Amino acid sequence: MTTFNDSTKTFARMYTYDTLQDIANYLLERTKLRPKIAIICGTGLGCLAEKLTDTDVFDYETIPNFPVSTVEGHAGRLIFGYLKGIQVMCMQGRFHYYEGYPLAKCSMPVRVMKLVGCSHLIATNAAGGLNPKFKVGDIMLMKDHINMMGFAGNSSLQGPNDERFGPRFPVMTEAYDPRLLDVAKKIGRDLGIENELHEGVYTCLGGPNFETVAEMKMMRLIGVDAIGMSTVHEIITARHCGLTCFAFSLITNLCVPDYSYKDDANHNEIVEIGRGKEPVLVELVQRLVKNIHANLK
Ligand SMILES: O=P(O)(O)O[C@H]1O[C@H](CO)[C@@H](O)[C@H]1O
Ligand SMILES: Nc1nc2[nH]cnc2c(=O)[nH]1
Repeated sequence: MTTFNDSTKTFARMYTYDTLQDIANYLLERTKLRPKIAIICGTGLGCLAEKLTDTDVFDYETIPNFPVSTVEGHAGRLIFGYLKGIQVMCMQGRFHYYEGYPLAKCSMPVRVMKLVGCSHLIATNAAGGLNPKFKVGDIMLMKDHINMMGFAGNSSLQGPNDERFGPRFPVMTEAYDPRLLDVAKKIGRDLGIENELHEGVYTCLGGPNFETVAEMKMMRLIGVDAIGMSTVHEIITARHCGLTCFAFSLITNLCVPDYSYKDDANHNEIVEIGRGKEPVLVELVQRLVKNIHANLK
């Protein structure tokens, strides 16, 4: 007999296809916008949502069956609006495993995006730079991820599979759209920021603690370039339901695998770094949205 842990069971009962469709309908009945592109704002990156015009704003508390944001730097609002004239929907604040939400609940808004009619997801995050070439304030375009939590048997797709979202065993070899990666690199060159722009591999750890030196050493050995506590399960859920994905990390602190390094990660500084990089991040996302829109079928 199949058994699930309690949180998975609760989730499976709570977020059925019909419940998620109800949430999507609740939103669609209250906004005239029909975006194809969804954006998730990472820690300190809520500035992206502030650029939207003619908005319909939904506080998470007001959306039936939606979780609430509990982390500083995550406003907790779903915003429909126009980014330079193009309709988008934007999560200003995401959900993390360390807040006490199962991964499926953290990723549930991605399925709502799909049911609202989105075909593309842009996910952003704040992350610690492990690759020695990275500096604070650099941007790492996510080329791939290592699903560390998945290695431990924890997945946002755990539990009964509803084929209306996607297959039981989804493929992850092109999780991050190669075309959009190329587009972002070209945007970086056009903006003259190619020296601050990297491609790399991200991993999500459960948090909320930052890493030990030994853990950083291990991550480096297995090919991780940046470490965070989000995004991977969102992308897995998004690919499962057929969204085209693009993601980047803002390097907000360095993960230096050296016991003599004393500049420890600090959440308040992480939030501040995001705010400080607003102009370039907004420009990158705006240009990317324009390109996606121009290529929509
Ligand atoms: O991944 P986002 O939401 O950007 O936030 C990152 O920053 C926070 C730590 O300061 C963690 O929540 C980590 O995941
Ligand atoms: N796990 C982890 N998450 C982060 N988010 C921002 N910086 C970091 C970091 O150094 N480690």
